[in-house]
Amino acid sequence: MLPTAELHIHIEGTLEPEMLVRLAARNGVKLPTTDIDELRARYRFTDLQAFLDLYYANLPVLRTEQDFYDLTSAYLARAATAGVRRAEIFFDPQAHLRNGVPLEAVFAGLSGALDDADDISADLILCFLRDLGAEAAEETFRAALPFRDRFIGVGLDSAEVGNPPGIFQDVYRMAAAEGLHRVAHAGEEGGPDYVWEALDVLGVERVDHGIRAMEDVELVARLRDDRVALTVCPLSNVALRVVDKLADHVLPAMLDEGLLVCVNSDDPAYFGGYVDDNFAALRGKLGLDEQQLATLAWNSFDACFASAEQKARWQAEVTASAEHGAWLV
Ligand SMILES: Nc1ncnc2[nH]cnc12
Ligand SMILES: [Zn+2]
Repeated sequence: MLPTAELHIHIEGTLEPEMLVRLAARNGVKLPTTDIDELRARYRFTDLQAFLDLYYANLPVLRTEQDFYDLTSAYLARAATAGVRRAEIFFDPQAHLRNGVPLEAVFAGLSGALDDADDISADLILCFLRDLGAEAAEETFRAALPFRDRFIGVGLDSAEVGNPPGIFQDVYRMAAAEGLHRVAHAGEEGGPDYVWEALDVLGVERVDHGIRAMEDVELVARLRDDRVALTVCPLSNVALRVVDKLADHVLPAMLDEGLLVCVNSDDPAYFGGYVDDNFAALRGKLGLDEQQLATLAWNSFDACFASAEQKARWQAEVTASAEHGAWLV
């Protein structure tokens, strides 16, 4: 198994149908069906919005600190089997606040699970829901400041088109002043202009998805020259019909351009697989070779927010795995 970092993972997107049913029963939340196969059959999407509608509809089952703890522990256990050494985990506090869950419960459950995981290094990135606007993001950020030591950065997710990064300039400035890392979803469904804005207006250190950056040669040069990481999610892009099929994905072209790309699962419960499944599909369906797969794993550690010493240790592990031909990802 190739060691890797997972830098684009929404904890709410790890809600498997089995856990959905268990939490609904525990909290007395009514679901349209409790049949696992029927629930899984609904995990098919025409676009990002169709996915988001279901993703948000399922979240009311998360009510207590224990629920957030259980969800996160299950992800970390699964990720460990996928070779994940480091996870930088997104969460959507606004989605839980509007369901009546206090921030205390969200933070306590998430960070409790991280503290108890001894085989994975993990931290949290607080995401703003871009479709709720800039004022709501600022209000959320202020409300989260008492928990400042529980998260290492901010991100931007949810419905992309029509909600450009630039409108979040002020809250990103506030986050920078707090010494937080900054990332944002851009160039998933939105065009290269959204990626430019994320870089130039928000000052992001990493771009989440960013695949549509490939439509703009100047942008590609900028990303390469500044070594800006792009957290690409191949199975997500197919599931949300951002690309028709995996064989059409721009990931090999991104590697050829020398971009700092890595592989991630995004919302694995919904998109057909965890990070190891993404690696396996890249090998089996996209024909990536051993060198390319090792580069992707190595890049993931380059792009992560751990200490330089720790990153170097993981990268040495990737190199050693590569030398031993550990390609059964
Ligand atoms: N792939 C994705 N894009 C935007 N927002 C999201 N929230 C959860 N997954 C997302
Ligand atoms: Zn995402």
